[in-house]
Amino acid sequence: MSKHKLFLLRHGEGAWNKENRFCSWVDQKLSENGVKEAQECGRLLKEQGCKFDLVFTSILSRSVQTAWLVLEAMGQEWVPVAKSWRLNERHYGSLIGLNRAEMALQHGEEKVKLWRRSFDMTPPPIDESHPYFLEIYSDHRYTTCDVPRERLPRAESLKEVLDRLLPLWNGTIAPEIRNGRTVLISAHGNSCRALLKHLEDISDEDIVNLTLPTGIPVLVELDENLKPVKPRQLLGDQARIQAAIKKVEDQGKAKASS
Ligand SMILES: O=C(O)[C@@H](COP(=O)(O)O)OP(=O)(O)O
Repeated sequence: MSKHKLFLLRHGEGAWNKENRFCSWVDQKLSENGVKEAQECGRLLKEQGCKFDLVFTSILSRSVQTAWLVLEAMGQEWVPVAKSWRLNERHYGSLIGLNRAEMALQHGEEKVKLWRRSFDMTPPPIDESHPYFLEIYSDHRYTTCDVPRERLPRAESLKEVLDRLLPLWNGTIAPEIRNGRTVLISAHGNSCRALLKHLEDISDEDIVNLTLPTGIPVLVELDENLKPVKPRQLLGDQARIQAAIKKVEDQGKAKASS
């Protein structure tokens, strides 16, 4: 029987989602459309009668901004929001800033799909010569993490995302849920995929087929052991959701930029 409701959310569309560039640890704000998506998500959750006790976000603006907009649209601005780098998007290493469609043209669509969706492939690491290295690693936010800056990742597979996310899940989020709190996690495509893999025990092969669209809340109903009691539900208009998933998948199709 369902005992707990957990809501996962990939933030609304960010500026680089729109430009089809790997954004990852670069701190981009929501696009105009992303703001609308987050507000719409809040309205939908309000209509469904959701009441949150606690919200978790990454330390990237697009996930924080999404949480604010959702809570505002729900009239639940007072709900405490906790932030952790452990919910950050997967670190895409040297791919950060590159255009997916151009990468597919250069390296092939299969390779790009492996980089984006496989469980254990780590992209090439970022180094000091990368145009976004300094912007990321000199950012004050990364002095506030529970690991020293030199030990923060330089690239991550989905497996490595799960490894850094689990201490937060096991040590902080899961105990809150067990205590009866209704939690919203406003995070990223791959940090949400990693958590879903863990909760639903999705195999390394099957996780390749899970893609999450922006701004669509995912409801996971859990039993007292935090095991899902039914398939996850992506809330909202199902035809629109399927079209949005396809759009994210198609970002990895080969195309020269115009
Ligand atoms: O880093 C990015 O650009 C996307 C994910 O990219 P894909 O894994 O879909 O290529 O993350 P998000 O928009 O959820 O923060």
